[in-house]
Amino acid sequence: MRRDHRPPHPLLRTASVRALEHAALAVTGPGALMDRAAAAVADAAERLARSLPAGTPVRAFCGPGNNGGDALLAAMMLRERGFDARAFELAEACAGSNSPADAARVREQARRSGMTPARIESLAGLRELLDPAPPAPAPLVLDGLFGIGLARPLSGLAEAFCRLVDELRPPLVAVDVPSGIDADTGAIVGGPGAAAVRATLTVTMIADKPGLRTGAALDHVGELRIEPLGVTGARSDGILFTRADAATLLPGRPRDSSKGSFGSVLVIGGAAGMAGAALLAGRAAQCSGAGKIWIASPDGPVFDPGQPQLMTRSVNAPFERRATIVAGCGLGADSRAEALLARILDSGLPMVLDADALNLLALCSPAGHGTLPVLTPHPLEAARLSGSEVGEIQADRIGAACTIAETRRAVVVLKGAGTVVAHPDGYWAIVDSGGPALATAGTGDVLAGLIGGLRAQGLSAWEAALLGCWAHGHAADRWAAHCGHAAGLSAAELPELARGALASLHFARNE
Ligand SMILES: NC(=O)C1=CN([C@@H]2O[C@H](COP(=O)(O)OP(=O)(O)OC[C@H]3O[C@@H](n4cnc5c(N)ncnc54)[C@H](OP(=O)(O)O)[C@@H]3O)[C@@H](O)[C@H]2O)[C@H](O)CC1
Ligand SMILES: [K+]
Repeated sequence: MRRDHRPPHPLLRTASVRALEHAALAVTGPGALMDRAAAAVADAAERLARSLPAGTPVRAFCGPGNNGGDALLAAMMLRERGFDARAFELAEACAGSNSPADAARVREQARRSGMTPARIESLAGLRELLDPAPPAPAPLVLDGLFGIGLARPLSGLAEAFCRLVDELRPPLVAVDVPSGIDADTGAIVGGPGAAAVRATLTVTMIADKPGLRTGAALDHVGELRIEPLGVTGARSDGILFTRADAATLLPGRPRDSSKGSFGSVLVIGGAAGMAGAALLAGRAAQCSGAGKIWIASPDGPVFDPGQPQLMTRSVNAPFERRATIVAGCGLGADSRAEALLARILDSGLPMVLDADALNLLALCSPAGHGTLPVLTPHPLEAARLSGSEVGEIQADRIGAACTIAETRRAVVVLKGAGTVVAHPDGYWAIVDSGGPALATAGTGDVLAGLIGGLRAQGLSAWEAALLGCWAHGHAADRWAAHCGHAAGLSAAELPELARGALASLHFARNE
């Protein structure tokens, strides 16, 4: 996909990380990797401490495995560097003695201990691992409970620790993975109501991980720092699609060109009461750089006085044979819409299917449609397409997107925190842009139009999906950064913001 020599940003699942660890340990011998990991955590904690009051102590909380080992060693290093560093093992929490009575006792003791910053340390069952030191101000916390070995929801002391961290919100460095987060999926192990640590900063070892880049994890990872530990040869399971990747896909704009050089888009949607959805898609296709845009609504012409260049067309007219179709935005779900979708699927034209078209498609048996379509479901539409529930989609966003891509023979854009783009041949990417500013009506119509417009300019379905998602997300990120808040963006502003995001890539090409 990438059109320059630089390798893409790899994302490794835990199985791949373990394989790399195993190979590296055979060479470096026991302890070397942990030394490097601990030093990376200590360095990150020291950097973070510079922004905290002088004398801020460090408190490491250690689980039973190597994640705990990393944190303990880091605490010892920080003590050698002059910090008031202590380390605690949540022995009971990790030995499986997590009876509900234990957990209730712990919570009651924690509650009775009052609101002092040291309350975390007052958790009953903590066994101090290093020599005690005098009490000090609110601590900088190292989360060394669990990393890639997390196998079940946090409970007992570990859960109580998480809940306290959630209340007190201390500055916190998560070792490798915020405890409670699944490093492969980004979901909280045990589901949305289960416990997971919210970190200020996560220092992840050996390679970036998909479960740090999508889903619930995005509210838990904080700033992410990747520490390779000198381990090379990472064979990526997927990639993070970054600005540098997007810059390599930006369509060229030769001087000797005309509007016919940049393709045409036919937006099919905008039924009565939902005309705006089609207009948003049409405007976005325009802002992506497409040459000509038509809008065809089942309920007659939908004219956009604000953008008079968007042409209207009857849905009964034959499809323009070189058009890229963007269907579903406000299409409706009646028999006319069903008949239109059947004509669209039979056309074999490049297409982007969104919203109502996806819900109708979910009722059709999977079948190939000529050129690879792009489907742009949000989690509920994805659940319908795969006959599952939203909770199952969000519990494994990458797996869900890949399954739909394979069964529907399509490029699938699973929207949401950390948009996942999956190819039917099994490879996938997480888009490194986008945020809660996009959680408002109409932004999906804009995304469909952007992807359709880029497809019309000659990008493959995979490339158009990735670049469209990146521009869509980056536009919202720039808007939110400029406003200092992520609420209030309107979908009507988004096409021109996305045009700006694409234009900014022109400069990124030479970075
Ligand atoms: N191996 C290396 O040289 C390096 C490892 N790194 C760090 O190590 C961790 C991975 O360490 P690991 O020991 O494999 O796993 P964890 O420390 O994440 O988990 C420890 C054990 O905890 C048990 N477990 C799992 N879930 C729970 C839970 N909810 N409650 C209680 N206990 C739980 C589980 O054992 P069980 O037998 O009980 O299932 C885990 O094995 C990695 O994340 C890095 O931090 C270095 O960074 C790189 C070198
Ligand atoms: K951790």
